[in-house]
Amino acid sequence: MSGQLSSSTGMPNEDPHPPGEDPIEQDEIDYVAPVTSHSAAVADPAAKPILEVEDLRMYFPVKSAGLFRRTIGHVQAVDGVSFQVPEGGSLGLVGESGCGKSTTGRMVTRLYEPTGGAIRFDGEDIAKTSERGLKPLRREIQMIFQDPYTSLNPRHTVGSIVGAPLEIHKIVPRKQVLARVQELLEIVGLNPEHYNRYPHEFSGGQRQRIGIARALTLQPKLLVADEPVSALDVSIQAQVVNLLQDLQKEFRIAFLFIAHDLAIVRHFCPEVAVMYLGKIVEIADRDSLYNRPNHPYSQALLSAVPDVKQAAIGGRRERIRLVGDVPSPINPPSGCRFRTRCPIAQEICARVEPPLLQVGPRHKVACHFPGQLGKHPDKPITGRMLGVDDYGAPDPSATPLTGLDSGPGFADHWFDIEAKTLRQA
Ligand SMILES: Nc1ncnc2c1ncn2[C@@H]1O[C@H](COP(=O)(O)OP(=O)(O)OP(=O)(O)O)[C@@H](O)[C@H]1O
Repeated sequence: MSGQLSSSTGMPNEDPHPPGEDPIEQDEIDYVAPVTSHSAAVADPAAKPILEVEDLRMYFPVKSAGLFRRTIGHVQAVDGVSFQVPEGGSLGLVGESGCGKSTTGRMVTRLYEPTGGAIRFDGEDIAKTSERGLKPLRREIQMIFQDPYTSLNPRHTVGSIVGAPLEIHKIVPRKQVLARVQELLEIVGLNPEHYNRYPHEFSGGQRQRIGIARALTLQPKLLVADEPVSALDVSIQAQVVNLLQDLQKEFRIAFLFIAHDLAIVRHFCPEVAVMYLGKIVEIADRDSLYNRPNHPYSQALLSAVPDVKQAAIGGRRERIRLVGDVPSPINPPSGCRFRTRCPIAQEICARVEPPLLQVGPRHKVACHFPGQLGKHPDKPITGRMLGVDDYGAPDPSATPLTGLDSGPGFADHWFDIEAKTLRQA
């Protein structure tokens, strides 16, 4: 690895640290080259998927109180999610708190064993792989956690935090561990001489860099970044995002980038999936999702971005206020899970679950009435393909189409909403 990990991805001007802390002095880390400006990441159309998730489900059991703790229900945290992450590319996963983003990330890293579905990594389904079988995989898929204050063991030095995976996986002879740790610290823009310091001696941004160095130790092919910058001061978020972008380019690491900040996701991810109550409601390339969202939930989410960030995602939008709370994932609404808060819901939405229908070359949406804001159709476009009438009742004259939920990835044909016909690429 040492031959390959000789990066110039250092970071300057480290972040302001939280009050009361005693982070390492500014000038001590200023030895690295300044960050260049970073343009938004672009997709490589030729890249094969390194990760393919299909119909992934995680149902957490809910137990009764008392001595005999029986299972009395399930939290349907993730319920039938499919997507792909290309080699060296990134997919963003967005949605409100509790929609199942972290659970999805934890299944992909196999911190959780999924209730059902497939997780194909480099072509191999790892959804049910045993703990023993997972060991080689742990090198390939790593996670960056949200909170740099709790994800690092305060009693261990940075050297042992970053070096531990090298020893556990016997990547380098023991004598070379320190040199490798220092190399990794340098790559993430920290002073390599600080390997013997403790996490509390660093600021929030610096700690997140330590977490990133630890994740890089085993040269992963895929990083699951779960809100990697949301705990950081706004002024340093961009620095850490730039660092991740540099690392991605230099080492061709793929990212599943989980965040609620739509502006950051837009910058980092050429493709984005929007989750609501355990399901993907819309998944699309950046341009389609941010400029032409078709699902009322995506439209509401995008409209709720604070003004200062609107410029980053395409200018000012009319704020759409959703009524009510997110329903419980223990007993989600019938049909479309978003219907209880949806401004355009009709009878069919309560009766029939909308398929995640492909409506563009790289655009899928799960709505009976998909369309740009203000242009939603009056009648459901999905009825006949699902074998039901406009109200969701079975319609013997309609022939249901099969294979509507097309699984991960995109097909070369799609349903053109305006022309109401299938179109070929
Ligand atoms: N270990 C668990 N046991 C039971 N329920 C869980 C568990 N972990 C998560 N949940 C529930 O699953 C649902 C999805 O949670 P998850 O943390 O994946 O959402 P999220 O979108 O990542 O939200 P956040 O951004 O707040 O972390 C929530 O209702 C949550 O309460």
